[in-house]
Order: sequence, then C-alpha cells, then structure tokens
Amino acid sequence: MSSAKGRIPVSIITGFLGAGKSTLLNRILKDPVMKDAAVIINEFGEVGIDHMLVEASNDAVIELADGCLCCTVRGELVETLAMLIDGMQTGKLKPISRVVIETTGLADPAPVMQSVMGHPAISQHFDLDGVITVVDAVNGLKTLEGFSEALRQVAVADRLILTKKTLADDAAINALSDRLKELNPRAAMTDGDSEEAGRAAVLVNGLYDPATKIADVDRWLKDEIAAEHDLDHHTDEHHGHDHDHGHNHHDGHHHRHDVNRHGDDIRSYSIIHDQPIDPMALEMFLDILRSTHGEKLLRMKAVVALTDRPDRPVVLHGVQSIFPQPVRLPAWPDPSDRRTRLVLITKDLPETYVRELFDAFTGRPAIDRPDRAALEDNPLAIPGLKI
Ligand SMILES: Nc1nc2c(ncn2[C@@H]2O[C@H](COP(=O)(O)OP(=O)(O)OP(=O)(O)O)[C@@H](O)[C@H]2O)c(=O)[nH]1
Repeated sequence: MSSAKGRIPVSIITGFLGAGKSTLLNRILKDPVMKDAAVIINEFGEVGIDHMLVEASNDAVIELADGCLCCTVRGELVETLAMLIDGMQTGKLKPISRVVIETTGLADPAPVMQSVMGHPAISQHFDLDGVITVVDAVNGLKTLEGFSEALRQVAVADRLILTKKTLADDAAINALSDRLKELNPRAAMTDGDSEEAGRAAVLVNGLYDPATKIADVDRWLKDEIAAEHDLDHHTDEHHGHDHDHGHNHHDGHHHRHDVNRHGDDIRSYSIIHDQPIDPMALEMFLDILRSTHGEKLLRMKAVVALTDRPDRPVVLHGVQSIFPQPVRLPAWPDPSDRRTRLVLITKDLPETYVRELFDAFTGRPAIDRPDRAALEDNPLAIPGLKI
C-alpha cells in the first residue's frame, strides 16, 4: 500500500464552456501559495487558446530548464505528468507543490481523474486532491438539462464554485443551488464572487492536509453534511437497513437521494458498516462492482475497517473501473468513530443493487438474496445484475 508522504496533490478545475474556469484559475494563481504550482490546460488535442488566457504571473509558474516559463501543456496528460516527475527527479525542475489541471468545458472529468489515479507510475507520485467544478449562475441550470458532461462535472465534484451571480436573479440562483445540492449534496459550495474563491485553499479538498499530511476523513467524505441534507428533504425515504453504531449524528445511515426529476439517474449515497470487513470480501465486492458496472460508478470514496488490522483503516477511492492502490492510514483520525463508510456517486445503477452486493459480501443475511459463497460461485446470482 502506498502512503501520502511526498506525493503531489492534483486539483482538477472543470466546468461547462464559458462557466468561468480560466477566470477563476487566474485569480487563484495570484495567491502566493501557488508559486510552485504547475498548471496544465487540458485541451484534448483541440486547438485551444485557453493557455494564452491564463495570465501566468511570475510567482505562479514553474521554470523549466529550457527557459519555458509556464507548464501549459496540450496533449496527453499522463505524458505531461510523467514529464513533471522526470523533470523533478533529474533536477531540471524545482519541486512542484501542486498541479492544477483545467479541463475543456465539454470534458467528462472521469478520464482526467483516471489519468491521475489509474496509471501506476503516475499514481505513485500524484494524489487526486479533488475536482472543483465551476458552474455559471446564468446558464448553469439549462446546461445541466442539456448536457450530460455538465451533469457529470457537477456529480463528481468535491467543490462547486458558483460564478456570475451578479448577472442572475435570486430565483434563478436558488433554483440552481437546489439542483446542485440534489446532484451532489456532498460538494462544498463556494460563491465565485467571494474572496475565498480566489484563494488556493479552494483547491484543497483531498483526504490529506498538504501541510501536515494528516488525513481528514470527515471533510473528505462529507457524508454527515449530506445526511443533514437528506434528512431535511427525504426523511421518509430511509429504508429499513440501518445499523446501530452508537453515534447520534443522525438517525439513519443509508441516504437515498432521488434526483430523477430531469430524467437523469445520478445518485449519491453512503453505506455505513460497523464491523471490520474481511479484506477478501472487500476485494470481491469491488471486483464485481467494477467489472459489472464500472462505467456507472462515477465516483467512490471510502474508509474501511478491515479484519486484518482494524486499528488501521484503509482508504480507497475510485472512478469508474479505476481504483488506485488503497492507502493504509496509521490510525483512525477519530478513534471514537471506527465505522466503515463508503460514499458512492452512481449513474443508472440502482442503490439497492450496490447495497445488496455489499451486504452479501459483508455477511448480513437476507432470505431472498444470495450470500457471499453463492456469489463467489456465480457472480451473476445477484438480483438486478442484468440492469
Ligand atoms: N460577471 C462575471 N463574469 C464572469 C465571471 N467569471 C467569468 N466571467 C466571464 O465569463 C466569460 C467566460 O469566462 P472564462 O473564464 O473564459 O470561462 P471558461 O470556463 O474558462 O471558458 P471556456 O474555456 O471557453 O470553457 C469571460 O468573459 C469572463 O470574464 C463572474 O464570476 N462574473
């Protein structure tokens, strides 16, 4: 298992065409903290002018040995990241504190996230810190209705930044905010006009505080925040599946979030389990989920208690079928809360299917459901697999 020590956080700034990504990036680059950051403008091979619009200030750029000032690169992201590692290892580049990638407006962020997380050589050096999605208050709602890329950008975000609020009326802003909370109740929401939006701190959304390298599971999973939202709006939707774990933050731990009203089926929910899990059972659960429905798994984050070392939780995250090597934490960040917590964002994948699969492997019996032994024998035995 890998550790976070010495790894470089990578932030992805995404958002639909014209939402304000470059404007935001320009502001953030003025933060002195960004002086050792590398910026990659991901053009996906298109001829783009975005890189010319980023006013890289002297403080915010990496000096390459050949005198090239700004690491503004088009082309393959993996090659670019590999080039950064090579540059640092050979001393041609000074150490980079952070990488920021700005995607094109039409990008599905998943391949960008996978480039950071899925490549063995790259994921050894870089950690996906988070996805920051810029949403335009004027056009955001329409864009979400018309473009699946925009939906995905919002669904996988760790933070949403709402721009152009001065150009929109309150009713439109409220409608958009509600929709964003439905699609992604766990994302932190930042006002694009605020001072905060222009600070490098908005890029910090990962498991580790880059300064201390200490894991902040609560901030990363944000399941408690989402739970409040769920309880506010969907108190009648909990199904009878809760576990007694001795915490009283909220009554139920399985949060159904129905966002079907626009015809999409993006859901965000968490699974909580209070007993340590057999590592093999976890592996089988993930293997089946990935191999049968990987493309529907927009994002997953988890902290898991395993039976082999229940005192040292394992952290994992994944995008579609790509899961980097899990990280073993030295200890539980909050020793009073040793529950396994999985947060999933899925598209067209019924929540009950994921729950039943998890329950089958973690040994919670049910009369009408195959258990782990039956699934290992025949993974197709799980009901709903043919969805
Ligand atoms: N009023 C207002 N205008 C904004 C704001 N953010 C961006 N803009 C304007 O919106 C336009 C598009 O902004 P960009 O930063 O280029 O947007 P982008 O997302 O990088 O655009 P693409 O790269 O084309 O996808 C520009 O004219 C900006 O000046 C904002 O918060 N308020």
